[in-house]
Amino acid sequence: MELVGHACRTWGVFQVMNHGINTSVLNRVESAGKSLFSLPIQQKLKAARSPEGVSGYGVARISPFFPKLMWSEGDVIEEYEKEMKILARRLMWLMLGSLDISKEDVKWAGPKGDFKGANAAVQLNSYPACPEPDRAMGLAAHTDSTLLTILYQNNTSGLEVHRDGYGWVTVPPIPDTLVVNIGDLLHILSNGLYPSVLHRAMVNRTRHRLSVAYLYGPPPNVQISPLSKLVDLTHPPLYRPVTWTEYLGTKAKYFDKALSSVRLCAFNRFG
Ligand SMILES: O=C(O)CCC(=O)C(=O)O
Ligand SMILES: [Fe+2]
Repeated sequence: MELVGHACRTWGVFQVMNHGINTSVLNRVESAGKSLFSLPIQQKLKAARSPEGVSGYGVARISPFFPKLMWSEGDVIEEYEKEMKILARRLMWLMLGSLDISKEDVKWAGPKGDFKGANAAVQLNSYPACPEPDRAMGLAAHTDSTLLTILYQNNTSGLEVHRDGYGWVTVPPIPDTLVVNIGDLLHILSNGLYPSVLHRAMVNRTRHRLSVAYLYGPPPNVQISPLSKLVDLTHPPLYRPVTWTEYLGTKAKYFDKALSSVRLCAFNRFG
């Protein structure tokens, strides 16, 4: 737990092994993703996402939130979602536990602490090989509008996280290992103790890269604000309460200024 806390405070990202997700589920999701993306374009366009739509085939959105399955691709995605949900809950308590937060401190987690109304979405990202990777963008730098994101990347590197003083750092793919990153809402909940890590995906010169992001968030209309246990006179709340729904709207409008737009500035008169 200490190591998780340290990783959350410093990098806002860590990799998790022995996570309990069956290798065969990971492999099958990867091949389901591959076969979907390798369908002829005409076929994929039949499932095109409308401009206002929430699911379907399309270019990546920076602040994705799909309340439904992205593809009706059958069992493996459903199975993946089910397993990820269990892992996400465990990770939440591990991360919150390292801040000394327990079930009683998070009312919306429910009496059993199972985050019953939590919302999540699976997003498949496809990055075709690019002969001139420096001239192309995979996924532009962003933070996730989630509590946390669990990312499976096939064995092709591309994910980079940013940390002041270090610059962009590659998160190497390790077999059977998942990347966990803090999203903006956990950043708010932790009153800024856990940074939502800025990250991006680069394209690969010779290899097709695929990643599967499990985007985990709270019930859409619950007010998320710094946990009262982390707030006192010397640590005033840094953010105002915001629902996930509201935050996604803010993110769509202000993108990288979203987090600062919900920041309280009473103690930042010169900022
Ligand atoms: O493909 C990756 O490694 C990153 C994906 C990502 O950041 C996202 O889906 O939010
Ligand atoms: Fe992301």
